[in-house]
Amino acid sequence: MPIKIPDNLPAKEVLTHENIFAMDETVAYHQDIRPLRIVILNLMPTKETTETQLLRLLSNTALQVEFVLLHPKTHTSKNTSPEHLEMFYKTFEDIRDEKFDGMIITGAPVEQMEFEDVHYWEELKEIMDWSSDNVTSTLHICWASQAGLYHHFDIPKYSVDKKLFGVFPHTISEENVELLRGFDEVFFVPQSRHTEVRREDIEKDDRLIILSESDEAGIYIVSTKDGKQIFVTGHSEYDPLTLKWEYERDVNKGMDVEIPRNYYPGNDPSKKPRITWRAHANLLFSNWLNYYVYQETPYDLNAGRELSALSACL
Ligand SMILES: CC(=O)SCCNC(=O)CCNC(=O)[C@H](O)C(C)(C)COP(=O)(O)OP(=O)(O)OC[C@H]1O[C@@H](n2cnc3c(N)ncnc32)[C@H](O)[C@@H]1OP(=O)(O)O
Ligand SMILES: N[C@@H](CCO)C(=O)O
Repeated sequence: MPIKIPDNLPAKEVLTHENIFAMDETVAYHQDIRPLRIVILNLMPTKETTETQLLRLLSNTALQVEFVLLHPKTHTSKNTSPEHLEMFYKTFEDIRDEKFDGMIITGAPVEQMEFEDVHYWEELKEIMDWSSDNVTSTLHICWASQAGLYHHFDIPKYSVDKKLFGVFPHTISEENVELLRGFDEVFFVPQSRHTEVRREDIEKDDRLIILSESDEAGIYIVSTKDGKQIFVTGHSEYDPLTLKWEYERDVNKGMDVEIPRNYYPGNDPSKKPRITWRAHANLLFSNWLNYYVYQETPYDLNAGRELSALSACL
């Protein structure tokens, strides 16, 4: 089903070539159903790549989605042009009086710093506090999952001995959870990080549930019991060649980096990587959109959460 994408956003051309169903605004406004409003706080330096990755996954459901892209006002981006930000992005100030059905906060390559040393930490804390009252469900990815668990629940992150880098088998830790509906018993997820959160810290807080983890890669998904906040430590949204690109980038920098695990056939970087996580990535995002956003959000976002759910009005 359709996702509404501005005509000149670079993601549109890529996704159109992939036969993704994108709808223009005039057609969208003639449909009776209300589009879901999703705000994406994009903290990645490679913003255009991340836009495409997330929109690809958000477009794969029966729901109409419109989105707002946010970047932190208190950080000057080195890798994304001011023109791109000016044309497609808003800042928190622009939307703080609005309500949204869903929010995604992306990863960022700042995981080896203390949270407090990140330029936009104060702004991010304010946005995360705002999301608790103004967004039906918020999905935090990779570094944002650590930032959210730390800010909302005081859960620390720890450095790992060597970069967790590759595609790892993960399992379900909690049965009958809508977010994992349709998942296989074992499924694969790209991980690419130097830090982790730990089971023993999360278990101490009875507002949180661990939904999925991995023997090799540790905690994967944590949720609040009400599903309003979801923390995903891996990168299911990564493109087929993202890990290859990160690997080659680091090799070219002369860094002592290991070959991403379970990625190249025969562990041979000259071979084409094998993609084993795409189905689960699509299911994760469509389950989130359907069960945590669409089914839970009020039809009239501004009238209060107690009003009947959107699904009941359709
Ligand atoms: C754990 C996770 O969440 S993984 C997700 C993050 N993964 C990725 O971003 C993968 C793709 N990124 C990359 O490969 C690299 O970051 C590159 C190639 C784009 C840039 O590399 P470099 O310029 O060598 O790295 P550098 O350390 O200078 O900057 C990386 C980013 O961190 C930012 N940064 C550095 N210090 C700080 C700080 N104190 N506070 C906030 N941001 C900071 C930089 O500004 C830059 O982001 P920007 O483009 O949005 O401004
Ligand atoms: N995925 C990131 C990890 C660093 O935060 C990278 O390799 O760029």
